Amino acid sequence: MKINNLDDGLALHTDYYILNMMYTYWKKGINKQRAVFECYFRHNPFKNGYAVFAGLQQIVSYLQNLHFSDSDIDYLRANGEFDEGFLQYLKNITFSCDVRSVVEGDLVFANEPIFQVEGPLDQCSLVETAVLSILNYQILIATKAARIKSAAGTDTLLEFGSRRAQELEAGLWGARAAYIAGFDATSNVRAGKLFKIPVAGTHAHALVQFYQNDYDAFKAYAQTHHDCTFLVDTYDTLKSGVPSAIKVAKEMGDKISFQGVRIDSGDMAYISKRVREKLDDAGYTDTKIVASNDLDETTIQNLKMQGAKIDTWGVGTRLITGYNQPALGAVYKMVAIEDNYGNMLDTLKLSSNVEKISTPGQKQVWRITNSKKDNKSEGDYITLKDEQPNKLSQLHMFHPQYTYISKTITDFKARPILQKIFENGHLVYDLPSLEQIRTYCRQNLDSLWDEYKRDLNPQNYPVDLSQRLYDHKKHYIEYVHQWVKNMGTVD
Ligand SMILES: Nc1ncnc2c1ncn2[C@@H]1O[C@H](COP(=O)(O)OP(=O)(O)OP(=O)(O)O)[C@@H](O)[C@H]1O
Ligand SMILES: O=P(O)(O)OC[C@H]1O[C@H](OP(=O)(O)OP(=O)(O)O)[C@H](O)[C@@H]1O
Ligand SMILES: O=C(O)c1cccnc1
Repeated sequence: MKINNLDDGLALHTDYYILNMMYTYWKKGINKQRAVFECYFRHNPFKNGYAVFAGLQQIVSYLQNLHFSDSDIDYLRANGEFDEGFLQYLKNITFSCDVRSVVEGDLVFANEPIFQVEGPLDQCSLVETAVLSILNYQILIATKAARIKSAAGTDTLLEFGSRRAQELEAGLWGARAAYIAGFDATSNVRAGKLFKIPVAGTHAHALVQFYQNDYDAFKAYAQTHHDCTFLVDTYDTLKSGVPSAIKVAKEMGDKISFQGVRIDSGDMAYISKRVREKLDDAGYTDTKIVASNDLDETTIQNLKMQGAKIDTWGVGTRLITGYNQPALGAVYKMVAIEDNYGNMLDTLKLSSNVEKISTPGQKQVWRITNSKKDNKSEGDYITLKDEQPNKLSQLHMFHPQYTYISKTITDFKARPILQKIFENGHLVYDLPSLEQIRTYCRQNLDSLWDEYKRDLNPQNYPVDLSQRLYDHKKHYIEYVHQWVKNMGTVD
């Protein structure tokens, strides 16, 4: 899609302060020094016990196409801040970083690295905004979808959000994130085409409003479609909508498959029960009841508790917008930088808020599963990148703040969850199919104890630091405190 007839490269989809820094790096000749940045979020979204990782496919496509287009360079030239040498340098940048990431469909937790970029300082910086934007949205929606799936159980879930999404692309990638986390189909036809997500749809009130009565509208629909789900609530669900749907189904006989009726308003517990009775009485015991109208995990759970006879849930606004939590808040922080002699030095961001103190150094996250307990996850164990907890016979895990909360486990497996995606700018990871990602997500959820999965006040899943990483962090904090105290005179 061209905007104002310009070749819109995605390289400018960055915050201006990043270009300001890249300019300084280039002018000072430090732009090619290696750096490592890591992305993480500080709280699981929706007060959930876990989050579902999504967004890697879009990031891969972004990084593979990353370049400054001619019109990008013209725009920056006209802006006047940067000199010509820098502009020519930008024009010739090709992405050459290493990227490690959690893969889609895996579970992630607050305060652990989920995405790492290592390479020239300026390139690591350039991608921050886009990477965060993609992860912040897709992880949020995939997690919301997982919560909704947990409420719906084995009922069918349809994603109806595109019309309410805060942008076209949000509707598209949100539909994909929802599918990863267990939705069965989407109404977004483009998502069907691009990602092979099953597409489903009924019809809108407009059809009934055009004919100005349910019967004529359903009859017209039935004469033009084989599979029919009629929207029955335009005038009066029980007195007109459902009787008209049944009448049309009887008249059309085998010419159609009367698959369902959709209810989009009113007390859906009461109405669905009455609708079920009417359908059953007419012999349509297999015909499904679809519900929509500002649904989410809470309403679905509540409707089920009330014994609502709903088979299929259409969920839009409250899924695709994140609704009760519109931002995940993932951040992207420098954890290591090359010095002038080619050594990698770990870096730290201090804060008076303990939670905001970053953990220095490049890391790996290990998912620890217990072979004695159905391979359920015991917690995540963050190490420095050269540690190999999978080679240990026992593992001591302790809370990173309340260190007296600890456990030692013996029969365990340690799986590294950060995988190599790009090496020197080349994709080295085979992107799985969406179906594989969806199955993988289900398997990961199955390996999590129910205590972490309940939607209300879940137990805190342990995200621990290895002893070495813990000591390293403590040492760095003391070092930086000392440095600050001596106002920069400590070596
Ligand atoms: N039995 C129920 N228990 C709990 N929530 C319900 C029940 N029935 C419907 N809801 C939910 O209540 C919310 C508000 O429904 P409300 O009745 O205001 O809308 P409505 O009937 O669709 O109104 P309108 O006709 O203006 O669209 C919706 O989110 C809907 O999903
Ligand atoms: O409620 P949501 O979870 O967001 O699901 C999507 C909504 O979009 C449609 O309504 P809309 O009023 O846009 O169109 P309509 O004329 O078909 O009712 C549909 O009937 C749902 O109510
Ligand atoms: O197919 C439907 O019923 C549908 C699609 C999008 C939004 N609301 C409903």
